[in-house]
Formats: sequence, C-alpha cells, structure tokens
Amino acid sequence: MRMVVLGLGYLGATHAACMAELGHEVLGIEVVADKRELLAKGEVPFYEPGLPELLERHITSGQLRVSGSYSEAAEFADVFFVAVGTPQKKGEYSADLKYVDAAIDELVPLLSRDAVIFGKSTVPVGTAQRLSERAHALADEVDVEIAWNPEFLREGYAIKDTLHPDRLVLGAFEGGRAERIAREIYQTMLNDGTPFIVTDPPSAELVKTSANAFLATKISFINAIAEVCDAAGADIGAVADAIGYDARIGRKFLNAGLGFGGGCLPKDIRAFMARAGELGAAEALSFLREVDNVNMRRRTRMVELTREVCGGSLLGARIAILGSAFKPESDDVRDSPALNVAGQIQLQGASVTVYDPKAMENSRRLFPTLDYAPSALEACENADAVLVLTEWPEFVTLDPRQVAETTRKRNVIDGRMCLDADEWSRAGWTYRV
Ligand SMILES: NC(=O)C1=CN([C@@H]2O[C@H](COP(=O)(O)OP(=O)(O)OC[C@H]3O[C@@H](n4cnc5c(N)ncnc54)[C@H](O)[C@@H]3O)[C@@H](O)[C@H]2O)C=CC1
Ligand SMILES: O=C(O)[C@H]1O[C@H](OP(=O)(O)OP(=O)(O)OC[C@H]2O[C@@H](n3ccc(=O)[nH]c3=O)[C@H](O)[C@@H]2O)[C@H](O)[C@@H](O)[C@@H]1O
Repeated sequence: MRMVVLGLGYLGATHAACMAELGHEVLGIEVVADKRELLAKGEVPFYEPGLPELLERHITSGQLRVSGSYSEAAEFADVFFVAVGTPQKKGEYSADLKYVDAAIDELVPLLSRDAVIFGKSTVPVGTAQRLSERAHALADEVDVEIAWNPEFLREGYAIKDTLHPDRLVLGAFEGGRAERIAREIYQTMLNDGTPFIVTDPPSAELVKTSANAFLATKISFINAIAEVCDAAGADIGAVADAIGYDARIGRKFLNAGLGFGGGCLPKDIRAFMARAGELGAAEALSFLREVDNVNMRRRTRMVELTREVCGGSLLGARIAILGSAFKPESDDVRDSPALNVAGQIQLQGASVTVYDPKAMENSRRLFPTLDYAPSALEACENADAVLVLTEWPEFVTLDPRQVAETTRKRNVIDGRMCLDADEWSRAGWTYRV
C-alpha cells in the first residue's frame, strides 16, 4: 500500500522504515531540512539500534522516499500517518498541539481524493474529534477520515516494538474504512496473532495516555518504597525482586533509582492531568502529581547524596557523571534525569565532567557549560565522586580497580542500581545507591 508519514523523528522515521519493511511504498515528510537531507541519504539523525540498516535498505531500494513537500504527499497516497511532536507547552502542563494542527491544516486543503489520516502522536483525549471537525471544514469536496492509532514503542527497541508489538490499537469513527485499511497495513502482524483492539477514538487516545501513566506510576511506586527503605535501612533491590515474583505485580518497571525522564513519560503524565482538569475530572488524576513529585525528588536526592559523599559541600569538588541519555540504547536527552542532576551539581560549585557512549552531541547542545570527556575513564580523572546515572552496558562492566587508578577518591553512587556493589566495595570504593 502507498502511504505517507508526516514527521520523521524518533517515532516517524522508525514507523516509515518499518512500513517499508512490511512491503509498503512510503513517503516520509519532514519539515527540518537538515534531518530530511540525512534521512534521504539513508542516514538516521539520532541513535536507534538497527534503524540505520533498515532505513538504508529501503531508501536504496526506493521503497521509502523522503520529502518536505505536502503537495507531493497529497498526490502520493490516500493514507497518512501523523507522527509529529506533542511536547509540553512552555510554562504549562498541557500538550502543545501546534505541530499536529499544522500537519492537518497543511495537508487537508491539498487533498484531491478521499483519505484516511491515522494519528500516531500521543495526544489528549478528544483530539481526534477536534481534528476531524477541523479537517471537514478544510476539505474541498473530499471525504477525510481521522482515526487514532497510538504507538507504544520504546526507544532502543523501536524496530522490534513496531514490527512485533504487544498489541495494535485503533480508534475509529463509525464506517469501517479506517479499520479495513489498518487491517491491510498491519496484515503481517495480525497474521502473527498480534491482538488488535478496535474502539472509538477517545478510548484509543486514552489507552495510550493511561499506559504511560501506569508505567510512570509503577516507577514512582518503587521509588517511593525506596525512600522508605532508606529510612528503615531496608534493601530496595530485595523488595523489588520479591514483590516482582507475584505475577500480578511483575518485576518489569520496578527498577528503583534516578527515576523516569525522556520525551514521553514526564510530559505525558502532565498533559494527562491537564486534560482531566479541562474535562472536570482533575481529582481522578491527582495521584499523578505525586507520581511526578516522587520522580523529581529522586533527582534532588541524588544531588544531596553527592554533596554528602563530598563531605557536605560541592564547592570545588570534581564529579564524574557516567551516562547522560535518559536511558541506555538511546541518544535522547529530552528531560534527562542525568543531565538535570549534572546541571544542579554544577550550580552548587562543583566541576562536572560527563561521558555518554551515544548522547555527547545532544548533551553538549543542551548543557554547553558542562565538561565532556571522550571516555568513561577520562571523565573519572581526579574525581571526588563517580555517579553512574544511565545503565549503559559499558558502565556495568567497568573494572572498579582500573577506575580507582584515575580518581582522586573512591566514592561511587549507583543511580541505576546496575553495578556489582560487592565488586566495587572489594576494590576499596564507598558504594552508595
Ligand atoms: N519517541 C518515542 O519513543 C515515542 C513517541 N511517541 C509520540 O510520538 C510523537 C513524536 O515523538 P518523537 O518522534 O519522539 O518526536 P520528535 O521531535 O523526535 O519528532 C517529531 C518530528 O516531526 C517534525 N515535524 C514537526 N512539525 C511537522 C510538520 N508539520 N510536518 C512534518 N514534520 C513535522 C519535527 O521536525 C520532528 O522531526 C509524540 O507525540 C510522542 O509523544 C509515541 C510513542 C513512542
Ligand atoms: O510514549 C512513549 O514515547 C513511550 O514511552 C516509554 O518509552 P521510553 O520513553 O522510550 O522509555 P522507557 O523504557 O519507558 O523508560 C522511560 C524512563 O523510565 C526509566 N525507568 C524505566 C524502568 C524502570 O524500572 N525504572 C526507570 O527508572 C528509564 O530510565 C527512563 O528514564 C514507554 O515505555 C513506551 O511504551 C512508550 O511508547
């Protein structure tokens, strides 16, 4: 099938390449010229394992093309995916829908044939309905249907999650056209037995925001218990393992530590609270404020712990920060807990050196005043404390004896509970979590 993907960021570029992989003919539309030029050459402007190979294959074969032209998009296909960003509004909790609105406003007047537009971006409940009305007003004698097909991929596993999702969700208005087309697009996955939930648009929008709210809540739950463990002298790792064996609870997303960041969970729970407020249901989601509070406290606590480890003051201290991406296998630093901590420690007078295997360029752009080192060992040179804030495999396998040769003091804080505490302690380190 021929289709267009609007917006080629983490979500859109992956979706476009995966749709080509399924055998569809895909045109990707991106407004940022630099990104477009890289993608058109088969190069991915961000780090996502496996994506460069997939993209290059389908760009070379011609199955996937990249353009900046909405006229070309309108001409090319009758099926569209909206994958543009929905960031948090500046100074507010709600989602900024200006990119989604712009995509519809630009595309719909150009359509000369009936079309189905599938929204993939994460949006507040009610958006499909609003966009549908907007599209009907803009459409010139053509029938434009808007359906919502939320995406659940995780960065770092984006291709696997797109091609082998846990489930597919479609929110469509009456009529069946969107469902018929979606079934054709995703036929390979449906043949593999992937559950396919077809519902109305508000429910589909809510599936996505509820899923992210639940994941965020699970992480903050275990971090809240970690606070109690700290106070009681208990071991949060043992608690998480033990409760995780209960199949009703499950061990996944119970890793205590620095908490969640990234371009999705933090902004999505805030947008969810804002939307519930608009709907008169603010109280129902008031617990998400506490989820957010617990999460942000993890960052403050990490700064305090570092100060404590440095003898009560960060003035003049040298701190090594290993990991700046919001999680491993990603170069994404949007709302990165690690960089947030790095910035706060620097503000308190320490000199901070950061190293990350993939996120150096993005980190430098966002926090140009921090120091950056080309390797983990170089970041640790003369450090008073080493903070592991993203659990990249290369940090997990660091040799604590070798690290000890470069640092000034042997203080390590394991912000992701990913190091072998005994091994570091045996090598003479004071190990803290
Ligand atoms: N990153 C992820 O892992 C996932 C993201 N999502 C959701 O997907 C949406 C996109 O997220 P990301 O890909 O992370 O954001 P992103 O910022 O990486 O990508 C958005 C892209 O859209 C482009 N764009 C903006 N306006 C445009 C327009 N009018 N026409 C064409 N392109 C336009 C931007 O230049 C950018 O390249 C968000 O709603 C997010 O919540 C959902 C699931 C997973
Ligand atoms: O809507 C989205 O964009 C996506 O958001 C998350 O995916 P992602 O942000 O890529 O990353 P996660 O693996 O969920 O991790 C999010 C954050 O939580 C942290 N985390 C995760 C798990 C855990 O046990 N503890 C923990 O602190 C990670 O370090 C990271 O900072 C969801 O997992 C995806 O299903 C969803 O599609």
